[in-house]
Amino acid sequence: MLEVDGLRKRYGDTVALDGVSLTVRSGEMFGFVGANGAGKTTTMRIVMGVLSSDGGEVRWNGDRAGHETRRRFGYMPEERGLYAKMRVGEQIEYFGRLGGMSPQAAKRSADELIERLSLTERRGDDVDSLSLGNQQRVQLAVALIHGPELLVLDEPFSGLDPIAVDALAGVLAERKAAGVPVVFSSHQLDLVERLCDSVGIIKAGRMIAGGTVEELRARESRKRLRIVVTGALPGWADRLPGEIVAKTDRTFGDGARYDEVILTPTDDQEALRVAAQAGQVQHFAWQEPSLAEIFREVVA
Ligand SMILES: Nc1ncnc2c1ncn2[C@@H]1O[C@H](COP(=O)(O)OP(=O)(O)OP(=O)(O)O)[C@@H](O)[C@H]1O
Repeated sequence: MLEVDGLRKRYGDTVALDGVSLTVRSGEMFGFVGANGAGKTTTMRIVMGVLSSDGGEVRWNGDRAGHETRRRFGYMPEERGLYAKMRVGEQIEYFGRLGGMSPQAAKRSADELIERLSLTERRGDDVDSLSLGNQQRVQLAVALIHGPELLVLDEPFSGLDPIAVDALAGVLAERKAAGVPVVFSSHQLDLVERLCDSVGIIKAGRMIAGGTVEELRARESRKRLRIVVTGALPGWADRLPGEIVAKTDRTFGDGARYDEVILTPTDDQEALRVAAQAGQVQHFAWQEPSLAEIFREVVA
């Protein structure tokens, strides 16, 4: 289990982290989200020991994490950090050796990852001749080669095509199923929602919300109604009680109208009466907010 407890970090006058805490258990995938500059990379660097904190602690299975412990972690840094002129296969094996593997074990593990990440045809190429997406696959292989006990990945999905996203998601799900805690940062909130067991939202160096997506949804104060009405006269929606979050209307060739409204109602029964008086109600149901909507609400 990874425990990050009250991390503090300043860069000169900038307070980057102001008491960041989070916990990721065995077999849990944790999505770390926040606006640009919120403190995700700084937190991950401190977890990995590539940056020191000004306060707080990183614990692994209850003990303060030191250098030896961190050698058993796998890391995909934001700045990537591959050797541009080294061949793909050699590079992955090399990092396996750095992680303490024998040459044979490193080769075996590299073969498996190269196959798994569809890099077979690129094995003999220099890294700097690869597309960015393929370099990212190599970087992931480097993070995984030594069978890490914890995975910390800084925006691993950025810039990947949908097939590569699925391949990466599959590899992470496997590691998670094997009991490895996985932490990754991302701005792709649909992916975080799809993949993560728990989510932490950071804003200006503080964790402002956390839990499962379901728990975050339950905290969301303003419930939304999706209402679809056909055949209503223009302007009917102005009579709905509450705030209109989104509105679409269409008028077809024969003059028939279609209106869709997302409403945070002050009185749902009154909203139903207004809709029914206005036209034919085709849809009237509570709508679950997406993680992206929760995020906007929480960081606002
Ligand atoms: N080396 C540095 N020197 C000075 N300030 C820094 C340095 N690295 C980060 N910061 C500042 O610390 C804060 C947190 O930055 P950090 O990179 O951790 O955010 P982030 O959440 O990873 O952002 P992004 O989503 O843009 O990657 C920001 O205000 C940033 O400008």
